Amino acid sequence: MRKNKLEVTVVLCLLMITGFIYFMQQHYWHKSFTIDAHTAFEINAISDIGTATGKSKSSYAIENEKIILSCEIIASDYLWPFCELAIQFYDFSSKGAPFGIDLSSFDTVSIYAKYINLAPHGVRFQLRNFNPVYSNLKDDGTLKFNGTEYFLYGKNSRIDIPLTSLQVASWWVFEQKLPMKYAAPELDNIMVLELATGNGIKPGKYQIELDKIVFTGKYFTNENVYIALMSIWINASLFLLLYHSHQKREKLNKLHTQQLRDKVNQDPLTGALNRTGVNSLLLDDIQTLSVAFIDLDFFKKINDSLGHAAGDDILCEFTDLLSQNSRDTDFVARWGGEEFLLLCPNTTLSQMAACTEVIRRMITEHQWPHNIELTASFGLAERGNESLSDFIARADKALYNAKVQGRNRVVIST
Ligand SMILES: Nc1nc2c(ncn2[C@@H]2O[C@H](COP(=O)(O)OP(=O)(O)OP(=O)(O)O)[C@@H](O)[C@H]2O)c(=O)[nH]1
Repeated sequence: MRKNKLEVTVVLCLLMITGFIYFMQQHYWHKSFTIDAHTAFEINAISDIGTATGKSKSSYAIENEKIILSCEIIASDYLWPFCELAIQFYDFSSKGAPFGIDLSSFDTVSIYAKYINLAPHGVRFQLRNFNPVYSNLKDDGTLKFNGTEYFLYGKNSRIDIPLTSLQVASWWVFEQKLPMKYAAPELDNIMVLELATGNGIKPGKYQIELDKIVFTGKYFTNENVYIALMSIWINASLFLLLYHSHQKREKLNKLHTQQLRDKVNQDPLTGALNRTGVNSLLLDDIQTLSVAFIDLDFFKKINDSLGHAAGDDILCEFTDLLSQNSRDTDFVARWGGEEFLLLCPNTTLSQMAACTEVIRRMITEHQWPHNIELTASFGLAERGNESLSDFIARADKALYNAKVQGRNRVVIST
């Protein structure tokens, strides 16, 4: 359960982050850019009178917070008469670096405009882009025509145009002799926005009332948001993978270290503690500590009659017997060939005597392999104000006395 806690937390955090980002992207991370009568950009009224043969006239005025384009279309040799409002994002008289505004990150343009007192008429909307590949500041005809044309209805003045539906005028691509790769709309460096009368407009007087033009979009494209979310999920997964492999390595290292330590402290045959193991025990802090120095009697005979391997089996079985009949807090150690120690913390000498007497009897009654009869001698000591080696030497001396007195007995060190 604890193992999965990190994964659950990470996944919950990711779900929360994903939900938050998705919600913000849908409802809040929106931006807009508005052009209205208060705009700081320069407004110009233009007409075909600026061409070689055109005669139409245009002017603009600000009335009631609206921009009013007044237009008189006059028939002439010029085939495509027009009037237009031009909002300039670049000051062509400045001779500054050719930077307009970047509208490529917006999705939609909403135009609030209408012909005053007239039935629906066509309107051209154009965003003129500068690109040094094909544009030249001295000739505004080289600014790319990204545009569309639609009908303006008298009452319903608003129209929403997705910027993806803008097209580059094909006559312009043809006239500029541009390769096809430049025939697609470009909105990243718009120098002029134009709102003009539509194609085929008849001679006469017209007025267009422009309330505002609003570009709307998202701060981040959906595509970028999805890529960001994906990279968050991928990074979190990588983090979890790395974290787990690191944890696994740590665990293995610990296990190996522990195994190495165990190996150093363990007797390889019986698995009991060896001398190094006994010396590494923190026995100095134990108030009452007793030890039994145990030696199997006439073990040489077993080796001689049954072989060394059988002797080994007996040593292992003897270790098991000692371990099973001692407490979890006691320590069983193999001190030498057939010599063992039973170290019992918090045990007085008399308790030790009672306990070892039981074990001694158990050894004599145990069913040993090959039906051998086995006995052991015990030397006991309780630790006084002495070193560990002096303490064990006293028990060894008591064991010697047990052997001298005839074996198969418990002798207590005085
Ligand atoms: N199988 C086996 N025998 C061992 C091992 N270590 C020591 N021995 C044998 O243990 C025997 C010890 O013999 P002795 O020291 O003479 O003592 P004993 O025959 O037990 O006689 P007492 O101790 O006097 O009762 C020797 O034959 C050793 O070879 C071991 O790891 N495996």
